[in-house]
Amino acid sequence: MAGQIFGPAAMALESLDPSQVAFINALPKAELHAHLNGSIPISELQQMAHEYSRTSDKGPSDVVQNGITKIQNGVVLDEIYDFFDLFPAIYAVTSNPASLRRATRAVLAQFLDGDNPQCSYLELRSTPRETVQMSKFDYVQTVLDEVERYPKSRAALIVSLDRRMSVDVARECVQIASRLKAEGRRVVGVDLCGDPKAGDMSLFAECFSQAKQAGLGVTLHVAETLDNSAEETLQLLSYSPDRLGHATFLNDEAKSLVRENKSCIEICLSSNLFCKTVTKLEDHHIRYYLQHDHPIAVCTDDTLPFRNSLVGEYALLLASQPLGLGLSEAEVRCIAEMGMAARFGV
Ligand SMILES: CNc1ncnc2c1ncn2[C@@H]1O[C@H](COP(=O)(O)O)[C@@H](O)[C@H]1O
Repeated sequence: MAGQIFGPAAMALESLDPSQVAFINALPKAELHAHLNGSIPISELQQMAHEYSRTSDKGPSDVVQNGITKIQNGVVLDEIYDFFDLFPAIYAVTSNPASLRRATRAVLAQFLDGDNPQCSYLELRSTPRETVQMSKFDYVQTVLDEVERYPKSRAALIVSLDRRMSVDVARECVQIASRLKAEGRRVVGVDLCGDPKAGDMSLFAECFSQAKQAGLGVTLHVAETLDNSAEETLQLLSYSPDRLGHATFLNDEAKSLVRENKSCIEICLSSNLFCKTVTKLEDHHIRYYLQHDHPIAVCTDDTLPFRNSLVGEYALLLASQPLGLGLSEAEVRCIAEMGMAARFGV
């Protein structure tokens, strides 16, 4: 179901022979790090933008048109901070329950539908957003209604907290996640994401402890850039996260803590290359975790701007160097199993 892919993942996939592609397709794989609004298929987003321009009282919006054109032409980032400028255009077209439902349905289909689905299980994450037409609670319910069209063994939701949120808003998001979980809805965890430079992460401590008390899994984007201080990283690790997003720039102290706690690292190879937080595949921190037999989960992050797919990310593991990491099929199978073992939802 995934559309055409480009970039390093596409090159790695093209280099594989048909039996290797069949091997990846047949592996049970979990996608544990996919941001909803960063994973909308481009064809769906274009149609939604077209309808938005047609029906919006303000007429065609330059922000939307320019943003979608930029994504369509292939995003080139000078640095990770440019990445966050892509979202105002996407958010403009997913700002009411109907368009959010449509986007969510397309994202779920992209990962889970078809004869050769990208993954067996998807833990989709999204940040509750309040707009003129919906409250944060409506937002989460709308996404959940779509997630729950699939069986429990296939799809679940993680509620993201954005580093740019005030503590009050972050607390409200955790309350929404906890309440829905208590009502038996399929919210399985909370995430911390957003601009890596934003916010004071010492203020979020209570949010993660409340989430844990409610029985939710906790995953945190941590040390995604060199600008994330060692103090901040240690602070985030002190919240005892179950999983970590990226964990690209950990110092020795943080690495030994992470290894002690056995927190699974969500690895997003294409994303790190596009955002230039990793220069080349052979320098990627995945190697460190593989050498130390540490749990990892290979994930896509944002298939819309990065134009990748989960099968493409697995191709980066299997393809010979320099296009891939040159791992054996047994090693790739073991990575897929680690991803399945790190699911919050089962
Ligand atoms: C590249 N690595 C990343 N690092 C940090 N945050 C990221 C991210 N990729 C995506 N997001 C976060 O996810 C939001 C979009 O999905 P939702 O609106 O939540 O569905 C972005 O606004 C950003 O806050």
